[in-house]
This record gives sequence, C-alpha cells and structure tokens, in this order.
Amino acid sequence: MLESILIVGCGNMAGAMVEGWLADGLNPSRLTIVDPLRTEGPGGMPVLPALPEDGTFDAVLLGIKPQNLAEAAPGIAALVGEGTTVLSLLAGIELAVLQRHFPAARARVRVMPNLAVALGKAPIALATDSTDEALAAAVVGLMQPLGTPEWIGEDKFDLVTALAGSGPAFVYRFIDALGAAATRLGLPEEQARRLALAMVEGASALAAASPHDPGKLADMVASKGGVTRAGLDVLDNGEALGRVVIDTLRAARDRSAEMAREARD
Ligand SMILES: NC(=O)C1=CN([C@@H]2O[C@H](COP(=O)(O)OP(=O)(O)OC[C@H]3O[C@@H](n4cnc5c(N)ncnc54)[C@H](OP(=O)(O)O)[C@@H]3O)[C@@H](O)[C@H]2O)C=CC1
Ligand SMILES: O=C(O)[C@@H]1CCC=N1
Repeated sequence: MLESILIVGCGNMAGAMVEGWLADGLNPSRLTIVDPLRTEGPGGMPVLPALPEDGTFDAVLLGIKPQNLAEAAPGIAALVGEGTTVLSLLAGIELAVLQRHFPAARARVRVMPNLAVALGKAPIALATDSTDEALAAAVVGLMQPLGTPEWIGEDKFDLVTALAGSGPAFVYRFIDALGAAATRLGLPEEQARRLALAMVEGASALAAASPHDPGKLADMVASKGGVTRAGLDVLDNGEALGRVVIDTLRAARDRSAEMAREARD
C-alpha cells in the first residue's frame, strides 16, 4: 500500500529515516529522493536535484523545513494523486494546513520522530485525518523498523514534538553538562566526556530494560546517607530539575503552537 515513496527534502531527519529503513533491509528502489542540497543520500542513494516532472507515488514524505512548505507545496501537489498518502515530518504544520496544500491526497499523516530512527529507536508520534484502518496499519508498518510508532491526538502534537522530536537535544545538553561539570571539578576533558556518555548510555539502556521505573532505579542507586543522595538532594531541592524541565518543554511546545498559528493564517 505504501510501496513507492517520494522523499522531498532529505536532510538530518528524513536522511536518518532512510538510514533506518535501509538498515532494516528496505528495497532502495522503493525510494525516490529529492533534495537540492545534496547529490547522494544515505547508503549512496541517488538524489534528484528537483522534483520529477511526473510519476505516481503511494506516499510523499515531506522532509523540508516548515517555512519552505508554502513555496514547495504547489510543485509537490502536482505529484499527489488520490492514491497518494502525504507523510509530513514538519513541526507545527497541522493536518488542516496539509489538507489545504494537498487536497487530492488519499490521506495526510503527521509523523513526529527523532534522529534515533537511524538506529530503529525513536518514539514516533502519528496523527491522521483518515479513518482508513488498513492505511493506518500500513503507516505503522512502515514506521515500525524506525522505532515505536503510536497514534496521538493532534491536539497533543505540539507537546509531543517537544518531548519526542526535540527531546534528544535536551538530553544531549544534559550529557554535555555532566562532562563539563566533571571537567570543572578536576577530570581531564576527554575522559569526562567519555565517562559521561558511557554512563548515560548504560543508564538509559538499563531504564529501558528494567522492570523498575526510573524513580525506583534512582532509589536503588542512592544508598541511605550516601554519595548519590547528596547529589539528588541538589537536583530535588525546590524541584530544581523538575522546574527547569517543565520550562524547557513548555517553551518548545509553545514555539510549536506558534509555528502552527503562523502556518494557519
Ligand atoms: N532534525 C530533527 O531532529 C527533527 C526534524 N523534524 C522536522 O523535519 C523537517 C526537516 O528537518 P531537518 O532534517 O532537521 O532539516 P534539514 O535542513 O537538515 O533538511 C531539510 C532539507 O530539505 C531541503 N529542501 C529545502 N527545500 C526543498 C525543496 N523544495 N525540495 C526538496 N528539498 C528541499 C533542504 O535543502 P536546503 O538546505 O538547500 O534548503 C535540506 O537539505 C522539519 O520540518 C522539522 O520540523 C521533526 C522531528 C525531528
Ligand atoms: O527544532 C525543530 O523545529 C524540529 C522539530 C523537532 C525537532 N526538530
């Protein structure tokens, strides 16, 4: 049902999806990639500098920036027929706006992944204006090799964009902060970065594999009156970490909502 896929814009995000699909064994002949910036895609895939003059595609994956949509949409729409599903990665671009640009499409689907799709390990939020259950199953099947797809009401998409889409950047800042702090407190810089990254990799793998929730795991690390508790007391004091994380997600969510308003008007 979603055999042939035209990818328009193959930068960081769509490129990572192609990497993930190829790693899972997807036949590269299913993908046609268009991007004016590059001549070669992941895995040496050919990239067209401009949209093909004609062609029929089961899906069009929009991997361009939201601010480029209005200009690019008419050319893309010419390739979108009644059998084409539009899959949009664009933050803050609502289904109603996609409907306006691509009225002839079979369906429109918002997809919010993150760069971990390259490893098959991204949460992938999905929302659609279609009620076609077979199509919904086909979309989930297409996304499954990239991580954990799940349907989410579009009213939650700004928040989910902040959490699932932007989230890795917030985690990378935290990893950097751990390394920088350890450097300031006396470890050689390279060693501090290496230890911080290895620690976060192991801690998240354990959190994902463990039957215990992260709160319980934190308690399992913290001996009573010991070293970890002294550190946790700083993070927990006045909910210092909780507050900064709420402010972070709120700012990202609100920017997504603002982008949605701008695209709507
Ligand atoms: N990066 C991320 O982690 C995530 C991104 N997203 C979404 O994914 C989308 C892409 O983001 P990202 O990959 O980071 O951006 P990039 O800038 O890395 O990639 C976008 C690519 O599209 C190209 N492009 C621009 N206009 C056209 C066009 N008309 N036809 C074909 N290609 C075009 C750009 O080329 P040029 O530079 O020459 O304009 C660029 O190579 C955004 O809408 C974003 O909201 C969603 C979740 C996570
Ligand atoms: O920063 C952005 O706008 C995009 C959406 C989520 C991640 N990157």
